[in-house]
Amino acid sequence: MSTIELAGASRWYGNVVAVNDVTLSIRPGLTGLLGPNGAGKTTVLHMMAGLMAPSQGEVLVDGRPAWRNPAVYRDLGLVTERESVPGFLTAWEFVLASAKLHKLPDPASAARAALAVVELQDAQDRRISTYSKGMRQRSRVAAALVHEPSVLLLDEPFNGMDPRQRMHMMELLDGMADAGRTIVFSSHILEEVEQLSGTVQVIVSGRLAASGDYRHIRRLMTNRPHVFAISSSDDRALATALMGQVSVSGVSITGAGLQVHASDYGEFTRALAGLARARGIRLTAVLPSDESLEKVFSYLVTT
Ligand SMILES: Nc1ncnc2c1ncn2[C@@H]1O[C@H](COP(=O)(O)OP(=O)(O)OP(=O)(O)O)[C@@H](O)[C@H]1O
Repeated sequence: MSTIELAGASRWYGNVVAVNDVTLSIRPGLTGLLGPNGAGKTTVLHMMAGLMAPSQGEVLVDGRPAWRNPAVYRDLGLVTERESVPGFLTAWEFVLASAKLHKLPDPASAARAALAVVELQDAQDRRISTYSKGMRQRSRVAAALVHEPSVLLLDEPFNGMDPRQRMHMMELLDGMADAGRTIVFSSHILEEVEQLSGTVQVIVSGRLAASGDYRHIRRLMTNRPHVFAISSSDDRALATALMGQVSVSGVSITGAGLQVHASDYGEFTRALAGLARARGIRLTAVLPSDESLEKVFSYLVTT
């Protein structure tokens, strides 16, 4: 059972501050590190893996600094973001090579066990180049856990996977977490962590913006104010009708239609159609105008 602690950890590259004074604690189980591209997730994972020193503060695995600490490396596996697998090898050869690199006493049985965890035994003698994206990713997970580390770090493991592959991988990670491992994975897509039973840590612009379970984070993101660009057959009449809605906090008439600020996404979109219909107004466009992921995440840091 391992824990990971970041205490006031910062990391900068020249004058780019990638991670800014992050304090968090990760316990055994499954943790998702969520944030938009460039938020600092890879940097956090690399500091946890001891590949990179914090510029300031501490990154501890079981109370020991991760940086330059072979004892930590022996108990930790990292699946990096880049999908660099030697396609000419079979999964068996690939995972066995990893077991030998770790100088395990019985590399063959360790490789067998790791391939069984990721459920690749049946395909283990095929070249990796013939695998699906999900299978390739599982072969990399097997190579990272062949030495049975208590900590497994995965950088964007679901990238490019279809929903079925994603669910399978999530189940695998869940199973490993249930077995007492400390598993941390990064993602930039909120929906990817939907099935996650554990904790989500949200990183935005290098800072810890929120943490909690998936539902808590989802609520934080959907309860924020939304802006819609709307056009209709009668913008003025629609504006007047919208002003009376509880979920609407502001309406302005622009050259291109209406700009509406609403506090509750679901309630507003449900009310809008009925309200227009009742007044004989035809809606020609309803566009959420602030839906970029960065906006959604940055809402969390500004509140
Ligand atoms: N070696 C480097 N030199 C300079 N800047 C870097 C370097 N590595 C990362 N950065 C910058 O640090 C910030 C955080 O990068 P990081 O890769 O940790 O983010 P991320 O959340 O993992 O993003 P992504 O999902 O896009 O990989 C970004 O602004 C990035 O451009």
